[in-house]
Amino acid sequence: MLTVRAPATSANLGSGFDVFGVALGAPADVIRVERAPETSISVTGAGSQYIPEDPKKNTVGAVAEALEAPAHIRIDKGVRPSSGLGSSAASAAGAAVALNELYDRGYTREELVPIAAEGEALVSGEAHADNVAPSLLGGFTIVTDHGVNRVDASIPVVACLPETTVSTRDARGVVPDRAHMNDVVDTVGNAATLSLGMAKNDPELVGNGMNDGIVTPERAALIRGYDRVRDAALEAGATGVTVSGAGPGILSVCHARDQRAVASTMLGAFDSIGIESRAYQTSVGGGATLFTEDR
Ligand SMILES: Nc1ncnc2c1ncn2[C@@H]1O[C@H](COP(=O)(O)OP(=O)(O)O)[C@@H](O)[C@H]1O
Ligand SMILES: N[C@@H](CCOP(=O)(O)O)C(=O)O
Repeated sequence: MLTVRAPATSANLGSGFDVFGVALGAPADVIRVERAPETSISVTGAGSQYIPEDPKKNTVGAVAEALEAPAHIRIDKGVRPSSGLGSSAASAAGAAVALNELYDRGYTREELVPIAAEGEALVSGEAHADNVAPSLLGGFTIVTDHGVNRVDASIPVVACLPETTVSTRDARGVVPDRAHMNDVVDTVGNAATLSLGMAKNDPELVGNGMNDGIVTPERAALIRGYDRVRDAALEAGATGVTVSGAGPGILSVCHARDQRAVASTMLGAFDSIGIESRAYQTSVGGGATLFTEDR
């Protein structure tokens, strides 16, 4: 049996829609695989009651098919589905690493990105790779038609997850078809600033570069309490706040000294409108880890 821990991720970071992503130190899915004549899946853990065990409907089934690697796959969910924290992607990335090893397929982590993205196509309608890339590779990732670039970073973040859900498929439906040139220019400038901030490990530059006036306002409107939570986090010292992935998770970037205050103020803001939430005080972290081998 092989076991892989695959981290949650936060995609977009505001200015990098479908391009930027970061691996989070926590939470994570744990995937265990054993060779089998046909693929079967069992799911336990956070939100497992909402996740299909049918290989044709689960992201790990799509990965097993793409790798021609049938297995019994056990998923222990640390990342709740429909969270905006790359839940479906964490499972797909973990399965890709585990099955690649189990069947000695020999793919590099970079080569596993499009394979794991097949799982995303199954659940969100498009093979966007901005969650699977950081879950596989760790750090800050930039996914374009030219492939994946990455840099290590250890920026402190707070990922605040309300009890509500937003499906990525639905949230892709509100992405505008067109944008004003002014907004495009602002967003390009912000994306460049954010990338530089990641390379320099600078939470001010990263936070300043998260603003986006094109996709984020449409997504934020789907999250009850978004403006209140964002304003509270900024007041508590966050350098930038945005929708995590497709939401409803909200991501704040901050200095380590402000992390505790940012987390408690975000929880308090959701609580003030009667929404329970939980906050992960973590930082940009490493990619999927293969930590047990017993074949
Ligand atoms: N292994 C999996 N882990 C989580 N969700 C999965 C998995 N396989 C299929 N799904 C389905 O994918 C959807 C969640 O994915 P998505 O909306 O992208 O959420 P998230 O933002 O958390 O990734 C749910 O409908 C869920 O049932
Ligand atoms: N770029 C995608 C990212 C979706 O992330 P998720 O964590 O909500 O699955 C999008 O914004 O649609």
